Parts: sequence; structure tokens; C-alpha cells
Amino acid sequence: MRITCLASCVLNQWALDFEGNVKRVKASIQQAKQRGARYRLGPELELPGYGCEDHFLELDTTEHSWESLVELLNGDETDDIVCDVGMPVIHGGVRYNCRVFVLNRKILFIRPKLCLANDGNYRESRWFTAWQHQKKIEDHQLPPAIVAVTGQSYVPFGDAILTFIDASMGSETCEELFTPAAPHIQMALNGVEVISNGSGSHHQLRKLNTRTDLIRSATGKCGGVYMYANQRGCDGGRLYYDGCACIAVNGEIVAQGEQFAIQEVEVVTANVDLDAVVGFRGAFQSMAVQASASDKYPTIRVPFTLCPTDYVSQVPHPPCEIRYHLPQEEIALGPACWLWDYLRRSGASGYLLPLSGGADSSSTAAIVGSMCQLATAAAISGDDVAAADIRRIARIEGTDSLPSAKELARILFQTVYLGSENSSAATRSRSSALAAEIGASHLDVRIDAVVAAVIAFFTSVTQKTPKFKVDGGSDVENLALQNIQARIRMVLSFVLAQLMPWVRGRGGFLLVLGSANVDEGLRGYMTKYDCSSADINPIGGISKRDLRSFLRWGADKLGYPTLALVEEAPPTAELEPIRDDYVQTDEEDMGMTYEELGVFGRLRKISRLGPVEMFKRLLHEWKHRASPEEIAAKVKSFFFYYSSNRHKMTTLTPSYHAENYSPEDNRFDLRPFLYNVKWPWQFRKIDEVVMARERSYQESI
Ligand SMILES: Nc1ncnc2c1ncn2[C@@H]1O[C@H](COP(=O)(O)OP(=O)(O)OC[C@H]2O[C@@H]([n+]3cccc(C(=O)O)c3)[C@H](O)[C@@H]2O)[C@@H](O)[C@H]1O
Ligand SMILES: Nc1ncnc2c1ncn2[C@@H]1O[C@H](COP(=O)(O)OP(=O)(O)OP(=O)(O)O)[C@@H](O)[C@H]1O
Ligand SMILES: NC(=O)CC[C@H](N)C(=O)O
Repeated sequence: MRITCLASCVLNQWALDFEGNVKRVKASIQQAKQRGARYRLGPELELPGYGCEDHFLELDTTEHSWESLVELLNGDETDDIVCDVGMPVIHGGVRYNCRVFVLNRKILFIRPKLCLANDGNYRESRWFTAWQHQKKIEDHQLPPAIVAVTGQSYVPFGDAILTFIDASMGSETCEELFTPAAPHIQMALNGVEVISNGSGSHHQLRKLNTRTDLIRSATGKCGGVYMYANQRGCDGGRLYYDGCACIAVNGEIVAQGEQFAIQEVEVVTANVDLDAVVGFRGAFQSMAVQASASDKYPTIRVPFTLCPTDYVSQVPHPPCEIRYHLPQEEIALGPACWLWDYLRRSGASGYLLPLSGGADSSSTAAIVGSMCQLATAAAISGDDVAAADIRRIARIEGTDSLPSAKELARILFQTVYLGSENSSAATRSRSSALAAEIGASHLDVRIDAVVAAVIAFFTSVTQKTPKFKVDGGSDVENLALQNIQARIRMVLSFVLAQLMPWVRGRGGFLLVLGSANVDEGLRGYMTKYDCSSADINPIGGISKRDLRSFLRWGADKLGYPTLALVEEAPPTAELEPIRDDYVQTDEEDMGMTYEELGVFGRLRKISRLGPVEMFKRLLHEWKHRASPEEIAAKVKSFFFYYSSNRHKMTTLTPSYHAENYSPEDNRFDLRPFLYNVKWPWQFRKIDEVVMARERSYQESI
């Protein structure tokens, strides 16, 4: 048996934090060595951090990456272990997204990415070029700083494989795994036994199985060992990289790391038997024919054994069940970890949330509660970085004991109920009950005096006093009176965020949390610059439907029973006066249900349908629940509101990316924001389809 120990790492890197990034890379190599690994794989672009974006265009970023590599090569980290490190490299004047293989303080080989990630959140071809020469290598001239350390002037650069004394290895980078003609197929046909993939891949609800299915099928079909490494956490933007390093052998996962965690460095190791790979392929005759005919890769020969003889006593890791989180758990964990990274890296002293007792702000509060639970649990279980972050943010002396999750919430989480004359006792009491369950410091205040002052100001300027519709006012007056309340809540939230730490004798500032969900954004059912305008928003990419099931789940699993009461209540803005015959509700106001909004959202973005094609699709999907006229009216209504409110997306608070149907305008869903909201051409085509169907129905009876 040829048994080797392999290590795949998850690192919580931060764009441009070279100091911290190289420290975490070193820590991961040390852990890998302690566990006896002969090869260590790190995430994509781990030295500068994956999310540097346009900073990749700066020469500084590549230079500092080389400087970071010098730090590694100068120490003993790379002694007796092959380290595969992600960084940008400029070769022949062109910048590539590369894997740099190092061993015993020398560079073995540099492998550029062949297929860049360019859809959805990814824009790699803005900063990098895909290597165009498959199965070809060139000499790469090393920068002087590296020459001084390694004594090497040139190293091989390109699409090659590594052969050790006793094993062979090849690498592909992130997106390459997702492509139809993935390099691992050619590598397997070339007899490569270990294929590694250093990734920078983000979390999206219910997405993990896409990745693990690809990993399993990569070696299920051709045999081999597949190693996956990923970044973790918020590295400075809207994405949460969700780790989950794993190692697969012949189609079965043998080791899997955490998808969400506070821990900055996680090393997943497995003992694997490379002879099992040869055995698998040896019995696969049709593959052997293709392998025999395949074009050969250039080979980098490395005089190093991957499977030392003393490993004979080691037992290979058996296959294990893949662990998936429920979507509700994903909501509790992903955004909570993202909030923790944001908080500890921003220098803020905590979060402030305007907590209405409704579904959205209550979900947000529960996520902050989950963040406190995760951070304290990590610190108590011995994570020194988490403990130091808690002490710094909460201003706890080194000798004092660490706080519980509830105590931490009291220190760093301020909630506030901003009641008006239209607020109900029910939302008010849910707000304070939930805050108490989480442990947050809660304020229960009224905004009526400020609202009255704004209306008095308006009356003094115009001699007119707007009225609510229920009191005989027009639609314009009714909307304006609602928006005054909503916007005042935003202003007061920022005032409190700035001054409450001072009031409590703590100093610093709080970040204001927004809690508009993805569906409200899509429909524009929100007041521009109300509490939806905040510093960051953990639920801006999550649908109302998912939030409601999260609330039901969280009542029990997070230990906040009030969430169940919140979930049962119909969503309402409480901006209009309540009367015996009138209570404002979201779905009635919007003229569509949250469920319908979810359908429109997915068809618009994920299925890429415009008004006419969406209408045609729904004619089939909704044929048992609505007539063609009704479906036409719903589709037109959606496109009218979506397009007339699209401008609100341009100022949307940055939020955690969780859904592929996110309308987020800045990075993900790039669209104009001034539309002809009548959609005359498109709506006429819809009418024509409705009329044609009506005619054919009439003719058939
Ligand atoms: N094409 C365009 N490009 C750029 N900006 C544009 C624009 N059209 C309007 N605007 C601006 O946007 C303003 C209209 O937007 P906005 O002021 O938000 O007001 P608007 O969208 O008219 O009203 C707020 C909406 O939120 C709903 N709502 C209900 C309940 C609660 C809440 C809540 O948030 O608590 C909200 C309410 O029913 C209504 O549909 C205009 O006055 C103008 O300043
Ligand atoms: N009475 C209130 N006290 C504190 N904050 C409020 C209050 N009413 C509204 N807000 C804030 O304004 C945001 C938008 O209010 P809106 O009435 O549109 O509710 P929503 O988007 O349905 O959210 P929720 O479900 O949290 O009520 C809320 O998420 C909340 O942060
Ligand atoms: N960095 C990458 O190549 C990521 C792209 C890939 N589609 C993913 O989401 O994982």
C-alpha cells in the first residue's frame, strides 16, 4: 500500500491583510505538518485574499504576495512538506491566478488557472487572464527578491503535472471543477493520482451539494484522490466563503471540514491509499483505452516521497457521510459568521437594530444572537483568536472571565423599538420579549413627538396638513405620512448608534443593521432611506419564505421562543392607523403574496425571463390556480412595481449574498434603474397571447 497523509486547509483570509493572511497560511502548514501531512493545499489567492477585486490591478498586490511567499520560504514551514499556495503571478507581462508549489524552501512549479470564474458574483477576467496553452509550460523568470532566497532564476510555469518518487499530482483551481471539460479528466487519463483544488467559493443557500456532487463525480468516474480547499468568512465584501474543505477517494468523501465556523484556520487531513486509485482504474478497461490514447502532460519531476515507508502502519480513512445543514441552520450560521467577521474587522463596538417585532427585524436579531452564541462557544472551546476578539470588542480585561452568549449580547447588541401611534401592543411586547431572550440591551421609545414636529414644520411652510387615507386623505398624503415615520426611524437609529456607547460609558460606535428581505427589495416595497438604509444587512439576500421557516426553527433550536409568535403574526408595517374595519398588511398593500414574489424573482433572475416569457411560463405553471387574464395582470403588476422601484436597489444597504435571485444592483444583478414602467411592447405581446388563447377557446366550443 502507498499511504500518504494529505492536508486541505480553510483559512479566514481578509483582502489585502498580508500580515494576517501569511500568519494564517503558516499556522495551517504547521498544523498540517503536526498531523504528518506530506502535502498541504490552501485556498485560491490565499496570500492577498480572494476578494481584492480591482486591487488585483495594482502591482502592489502581486508584489506583496511575492513578499509574503518570501516569508514562507525564509522559515522552516516548507521543509519536508509540499505546499500549494494561491497567489497572483505576472508572467510575460500577463497576470494569472496561480498555484505556486513549494518544497524545502524552493519553488517547484507555478500553475495558472485555465478557466476563470465570470458569472454571478465573479469577475475574474477583469483582473486575470486564463492560461491559453493547455499541456504546455514555459520558463518563468522569478523576481529578484525570490532569487535571493531560493537561488533559482527560472521555474516551470504552465499546465503540467508533478511526479514524485512514488506518486503523481495535478491541480485545478475552483471554477475549473465546474466546467464541462474539467482538467481533472485529462489528468486522470494521464494517471494523476492526487488532484487538488484551491478554491474561493461563496455560500449560497442549498448550494453545497452542487459542489460536493462535482467533487464526488470527479473521482467517481475516473478514480483518484480529490482535495478541495476553500476560503472562509467575510473577506471584505458581501460574500461569505463557506469553507467545507474535503478529501474524496474514488468517488467517496473520506474527510470533511466545517461549512461555517468562527475558527480562522481549519486543517482537514486524511490518510489515503494511492494503490486504491490504481486498483480502481486498473479494472476500468474502457478508461484504460482512453488513457492510453491521451495526450501527455509535461511533467515536473520532484525527488520527494509522498508516501514514506513508515506510513505503512497508517490506516486509510474510510468513507464518511457528507454532512449538510438544513437551510434554516445555514441562515443561522452563515450570516452570523459574516456579521462576526465584519464586526471584529470594522473596529465597531457592536450592532444596533431597530427591532419592530416583525419577521424581518426579528430574524436579524436572532442572527445576531446566533453570532454571540457561536463566538462565545468558539472562545470557550479554546479558540484564542475568538477569545481575544471578544475581549477587545467587549473591553474585557485579560484576567476577567469570558462572557456567556447572553452577556456578550448585552454588551454589543443594542435593540430599539421605535413605536408610533400606529404601533400595536403585540409588536411592542414581541420586540422586548425577543430582546430579553437574546440578552440584548433594549430601548422602548416613541417617535410621535418627532413625527409631529416634522408635520408641524410642513404645515408651517405650506399651511397644509396631510391626512391618512382612513381619515379622508389622498394616496399621496397617506404614503407621505407613512414615509415620514419610516424615515425618522432611520435617522433616530443612527443617532442612537452613535451615542448609546457613550451613554453606557463604553465609547466607540455601533453599526446599524438593516433588515429588508430580498423580496421587498425586488418589489420595492420599502421606503427609500428608511430603516432599510443601514450599514449592513444580514438578511437582504434571503426570501420571506425562508425567513419564516427560520423563525419556526430558531424558536426551538436557538432558544428564542418569541420567534414562533413572530412567525405566526401576519406581516404588517404598522404605518397606518388601525381601525375596526382596517388593518394594514404587507401582502394586501403589495397586491401580491410573498410566495408569488419568490416565483417572479426566481423566473426573472435565475431563469432569465422577461415579461412575455415569464407570462408564458406561468400560463403552464399556474394553469390550475388562475386564468390567463389573471396571470397576465399579476405579471404586469410585478414588472410595473419592479421597474418603477428599481432605483431603490442602487442605494440598497450592502447585504449578505444568499440567493441566486438577489436583485442586488451593485455586484450581482446588473440592470438599468430607469425603465419605461409601462413596458408597452412587452405588455402588448402578453395581451396578444391572452387574446389568441381566448379566440382559440371560443372556436373550440
Ligand atoms: N426613477 C427614479 N429614479 C430615482 N429616484 C426615484 C425615481 N422614482 C422615484 N424616485 C424617488 O423615490 C421616491 C419614492 O420612493 P419612496 O420615498 O420610498 O416612496 P414610495 O416607493 O412611493 O413609497 C414607499 C413604498 O413602501 C411601502 N411601504 C409600506 C409599508 C412599510 C414600508 C416601510 O418601509 O416601512 C414601506 C409603501 O406602501 C410604498 O409602496 C420619490 O419620492 C423619489 O424621491
Ligand atoms: N416600531 C418599530 N420599531 C423599530 N423598528 C421598526 C419599527 N417599525 C419598523 N421598524 C424598522 O423598519 C424596518 C422596515 O419596516 P417595515 O414595517 O417595512 O417592516 P418589515 O420590512 O416587514 O420588517 P419587520 O418584519 O421587521 O417589521 C423594520 O425591519 C425595522 O427595522
Ligand atoms: N473562484 C471561483 O472560481 C468560484 C466559481 C465557482 N462557480 C463557485 O461558485 O464556487
